[in-house]
Amino acid sequence: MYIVIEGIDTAGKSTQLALLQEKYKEAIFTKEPGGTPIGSKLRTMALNGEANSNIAEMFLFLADRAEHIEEVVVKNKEKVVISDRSMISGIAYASLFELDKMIELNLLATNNTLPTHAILLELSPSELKHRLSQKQNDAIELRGINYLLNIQNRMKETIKKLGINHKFIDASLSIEEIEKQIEEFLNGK
Ligand SMILES: Nc1ncnc2c1ncn2[C@@H]1O[C@H](COP(=O)(O)OP(=O)(O)O)[C@@H](O)[C@H]1O
Ligand SMILES: Cc1cn([C@H]2C[C@H](O)[C@@H](COP(=O)(O)OP(=O)(O)O)O2)c(=O)[nH]c1=O
Repeated sequence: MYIVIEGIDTAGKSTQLALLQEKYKEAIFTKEPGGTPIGSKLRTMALNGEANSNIAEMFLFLADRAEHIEEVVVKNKEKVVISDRSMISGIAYASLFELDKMIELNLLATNNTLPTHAILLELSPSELKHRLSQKQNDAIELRGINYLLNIQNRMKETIKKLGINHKFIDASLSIEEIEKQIEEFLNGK
């Protein structure tokens, strides 16, 4: 099983991953960007905005993803792998580029490896506004609410276009209710 937790910044991914970690003791928990040794260097470069070129920045994320899929996801395909983000974020956040073009590049980077289960925590505009006001924002989050809502739409479109087995969950539900819905989805209910 290759399970991915998706959602824009502040959707509640880390909160749910911490709960999953308590329940899935045998699973491998990983993340993008930064799930491998090379990936953690690429993550620093990408998130600090070290590349001047937008295209170079997009390729940093793709390089991270290619290494991560090969070294973590495929090498552990007999196990349960649970990842904080995936190609779904990769395609969606690269919003300067056409969706279909990003799908093609990401399928190349992942050698066509798709998540078996994608959970998308979906925020309403008002809840996103509230959550962003509660924290110190990094460079990507500072791009604003409309920017992030557009990314969220691209995430949904990507999941549907790729036909990935998925569950969209309202991120403003209680932490316990979201946890329950994730559990049901993973148990095939
Ligand atoms: N279901 C929820 N309802 C209300 N607040 C939540 C919920 N889940 C998480 N939060 C809060 O929202 C903020 C962002 O959550 P976090 O798990 O860090 O999101 P992400 O990892 O997606 O950026 C945190 O302050 C967290 O405590
Ligand atoms: C995976 C991926 C993430 N991102 C963005 C989303 C996030 O804003 C940021 C890092 O993700 P994340 O590790 O979730 O950030 P944090 O630790 O602050 O919660 O990178 C891209 O722009 N492209 C990508 O391919």
